Amino acid sequence: MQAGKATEVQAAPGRVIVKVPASTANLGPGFDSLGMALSLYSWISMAPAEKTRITLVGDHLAGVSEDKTNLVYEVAQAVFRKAGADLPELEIGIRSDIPLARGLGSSAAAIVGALVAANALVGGALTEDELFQMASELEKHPDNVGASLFGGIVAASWDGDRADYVRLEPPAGMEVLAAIPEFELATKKARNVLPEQVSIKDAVFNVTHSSLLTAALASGRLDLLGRAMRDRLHQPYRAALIPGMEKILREATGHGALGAVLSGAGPTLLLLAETAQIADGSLVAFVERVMSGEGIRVKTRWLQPCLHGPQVRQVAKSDPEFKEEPQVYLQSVQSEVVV
Ligand SMILES: Nc1ncnc2c1ncn2[C@@H]1O[C@H](COP(=O)(O)OP(=O)(O)OP(=O)(O)O)[C@@H](O)[C@H]1O
Ligand SMILES: N[C@@H](CCO)C(=O)O
Repeated sequence: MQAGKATEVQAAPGRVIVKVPASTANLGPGFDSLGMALSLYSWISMAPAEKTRITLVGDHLAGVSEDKTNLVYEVAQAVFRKAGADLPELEIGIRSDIPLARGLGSSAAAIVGALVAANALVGGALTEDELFQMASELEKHPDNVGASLFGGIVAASWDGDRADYVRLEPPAGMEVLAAIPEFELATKKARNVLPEQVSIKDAVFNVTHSSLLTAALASGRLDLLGRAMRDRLHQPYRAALIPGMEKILREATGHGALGAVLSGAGPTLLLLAETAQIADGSLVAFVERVMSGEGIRVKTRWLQPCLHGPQVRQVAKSDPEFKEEPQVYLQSVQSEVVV
């Protein structure tokens, strides 16, 4: 169907609620390529309306716009254009447990959630591949959107025209300690500190380590993560923006981590560990000690790889459970964060 063709697709009356996982990008050397979905979520509820209304629920959406410039609204309209549907007015509710601009893929989750919700409203007119192409084009990095869309671990590429991916099942027993600094770091700022060119030596270092890491993750070789997660393309340059990062990445394995990386564009740091480390407590104590020594307040959260992509619930208008207010759905959803 061509973009711009009017109202061939009818919206199903009722509301769609989509739960979408956060993501971590890069996993160290896989810059703009490797991503993993995490057990931290955003929820988007969407329904056709007479007049657009955007409701934000929770503490993590400060500053997000509540008019038609909202990312979720804009992405939904892109889906309708491509599907040949005409739904200019929407009732949108957004709740997010994913802090903004911390390297946990909040914008990718918003994009993926909006794509999937809007597509469900028009009866699944677009294929999963079309949604992935649109998501990669919008976010520009397929690692975050791929992980949020497919769950698990993705190895992805985007050449500016087409995105491709392979999904991997995360190794069993791998836990993720997220150390989330209180300050925000916009992806744009964290990309601006990267050099225009790198040496062939550093490029080879990353290609070899990224390949090793992908194979290690695919085959459950957790023993290799510490060495395979090293990176020379982005982390050394971004370290100046995140006090304490260099020491934590260098010393984490000495405190029981399998490996440690900057999450996406930062400032969150991720320490991968085996399940026994959760009860041990020394990894959390190490991270908190280093960050407080730098005067940085940090929240630590144990998360798991999330094995699934978006989960969609549709409530028809005729359903006795149907409610006009989106908050009703978003306030009752259960957070699955393991603190
Ligand atoms: N639910 C949402 N609704 C609308 N806009 C959102 C939503 N979530 C995120 N955004 C937009 O995305 C911006 C954050 O994007 P940015 O790429 O800087 O960080 P991130 O996606 O959290 O981290 P990273 O890409 O490094 O993992 C927010 O400041 C906001 O403008
Ligand atoms: N791969 C991207 C993720 C941020 O969206 C980066 O590190 O800049």
